[in-house]
Amino acid sequence: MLHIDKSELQNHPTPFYAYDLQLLRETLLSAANEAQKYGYHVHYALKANTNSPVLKEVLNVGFGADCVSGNEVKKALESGFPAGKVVFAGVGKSDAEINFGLENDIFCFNTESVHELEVLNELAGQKGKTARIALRINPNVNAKTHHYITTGLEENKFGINFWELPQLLDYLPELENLHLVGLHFHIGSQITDLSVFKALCLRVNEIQSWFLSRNVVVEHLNLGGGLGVNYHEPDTDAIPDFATYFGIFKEFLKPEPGQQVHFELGRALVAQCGTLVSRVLYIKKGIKTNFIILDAGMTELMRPALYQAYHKIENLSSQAHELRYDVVGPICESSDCFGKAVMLPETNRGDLLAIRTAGAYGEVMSSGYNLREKAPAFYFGRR
Ligand SMILES: Cc1ncc(COP(=O)(O)O)c(C=O)c1O
Ligand SMILES: N[C@@H](CCCC[NH3+])C(=O)O
Repeated sequence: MLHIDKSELQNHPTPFYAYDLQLLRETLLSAANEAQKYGYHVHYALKANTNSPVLKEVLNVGFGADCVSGNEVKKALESGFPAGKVVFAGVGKSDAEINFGLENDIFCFNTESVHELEVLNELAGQKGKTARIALRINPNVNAKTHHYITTGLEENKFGINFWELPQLLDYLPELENLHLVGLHFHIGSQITDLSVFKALCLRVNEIQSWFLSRNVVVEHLNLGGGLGVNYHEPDTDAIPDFATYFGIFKEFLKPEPGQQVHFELGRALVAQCGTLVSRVLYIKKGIKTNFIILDAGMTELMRPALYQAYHKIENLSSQAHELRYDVVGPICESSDCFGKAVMLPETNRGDLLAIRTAGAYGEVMSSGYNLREKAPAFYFGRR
């Protein structure tokens, strides 16, 4: 449940992001408790939301940080995440970003290609360091999610394909500045069909057996993130079912004795605590539909335009009878639309609208297109 009182939202200039830190804490605690039952380690995927008050709450439950750029590594370290709990993934790490990770002795580089391994080896050698690496392996498991956010199929750019591994294992000893510590998998995001995670476990068990048959035992398995959230029912389903999620891994994943199991959750931890709040500028009557024109647009929340993603929209100011509207933003793009044929109470200029479940991949993906100013963030439920 969102713990923000509607009246608290009235006095801020719109559009803005509202974060419910109380809900965030409850979500993080639930995830931490369920992971702890099996001794699992969670790294928070910073890409979902990098706001300092959010990171502070994540730190409080002891999670590590999963980063995909040098600046995310920097932000994680500056925010207080210990270097020993920072992992760095990404298909295109620049030399400067790799060097920054090396200088700070981060826990692990999740590497995505043979070429990257060669560059990392060379850069580590120049510094007289040994880089700890995990191989991100593409398990070819279908995440059954939007094709733009599927990452674990052979056609995707992510990870090293299984068929490349025999040659890679023969070659790895030559890359003497690398120390293989983990196997990494991440098959996609907003996964709501949890049987997908069972399929992932079974595939990882097979891949691990292959490594064992070649006498390679790594310190950890990293199963990535991807747990989805309920965009349709943000209040009744405010905290994802972490018990079932981690339970699947407990039941089906077969780690070796002493082998750690890591996760990289982003969306599931922060999506429901964020709301984009916007004011109605105009009501425009169309031939077939009425438009609500908001002062927020795809520049503040890109997900509907980019993935045709659904976000629940609520009118916080009106309880009148319901009408059908297309809810759009002010940006000069036809895709700047938050929802088509949405039933909302009769809406007027000045009404406040809430676009829910915007805590993950919302503010971080905002842009300055049309020279828009960045929408501010306000935090509720601070301790
Ligand atoms: C490698 C990696 N790890 C973790 C995540 C976090 O995913 P999610 O926010 O779906 O939990 C992503 C994003 O999809 C990713 O690419
Ligand atoms: N940005 C995406 C998810 C991509 C996750 C990162 N690999 C979203 O808004 O749903």
